[in-house]
Amino acid sequence: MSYTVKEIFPTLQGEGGQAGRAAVFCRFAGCNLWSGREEDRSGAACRFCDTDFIGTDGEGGGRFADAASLADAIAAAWPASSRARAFVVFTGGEPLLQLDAALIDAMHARGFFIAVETNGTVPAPAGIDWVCVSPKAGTALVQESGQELKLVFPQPDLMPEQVAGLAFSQFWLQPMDGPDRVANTARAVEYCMAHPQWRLSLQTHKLIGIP
Ligand SMILES: C[S@@+](CC[C@H](N)C(=O)[O-])C[C@H]1O[C@@H](n2cnc3c(N)ncnc32)[C@H](O)[C@@H]1O
Ligand SMILES: Nc1nc2[nH]cc(C(=O)O)c2c(=O)[nH]1
Ligand code: SF4
Ligand SMILES: [Mg+2]
Repeated sequence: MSYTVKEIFPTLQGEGGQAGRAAVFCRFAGCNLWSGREEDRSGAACRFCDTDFIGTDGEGGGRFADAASLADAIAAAWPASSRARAFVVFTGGEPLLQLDAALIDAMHARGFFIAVETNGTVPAPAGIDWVCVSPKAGTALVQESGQELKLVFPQPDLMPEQVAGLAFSQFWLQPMDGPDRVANTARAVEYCMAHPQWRLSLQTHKLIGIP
């Protein structure tokens, strides 16, 4: 199948349990919870998104005809001279609308450890090494297991207690960015201190001004 990609870029993973690790990000275009257009935001299922995922006009973006051509483009963006610890993060938009077995196999064949950032409304295909699910209030969660659950906080209709029993190895609270970021961060700190199952995930790339 073909893939529609907004951008491909090297950076450090900024969030969650792999924060600080060198990575290539592959951001797929499109999401099932928001069109990405500002005029649709207030009526969308997910209203706090911090990301432009429309189109293919970003760094390294485009349409890729098959898994091998996309995997080659991702591998070419890996910043180190060796493929040791090579790491790709598939995100979006919603990456599980496009990430499939052929692309997973093609990245593994090129020596990559594969992570995905998903909203959890689409089941993850087998073979992903690190599944990060970030559930959204009011949506049907179908991917209920993985390596990390990263809840953007606060979402009044999705409290941490509602997802604390799911089958994840790590539980992270990530303060919602936007006009209330400072207050949201204080609340997240307070929640983590009172509920030690949860750890604080800061969006460290934003703090230091890298993509
Ligand atoms: C842009 S999303 C793309 C992946 C997928 N659609 C998802 O929602 O998990 C990447 C990550 O950013 C988080 N995120 C989006 N908007 C945010 C915001 N305003 N503040 C904090 N985290 C946010 C998401 O919850 C997710 O963990
Ligand atoms: N550095 C960096 N880390 C990230 N972790 C998750 C991101 C995302 O947008 O999915 C992201 C991102 O956009 N940049
Ligand atoms: S599900 Fe993810 S990509 Fe889609 S609108 Fe929400 S945060 Fe953005
Ligand atoms: Mg981001």
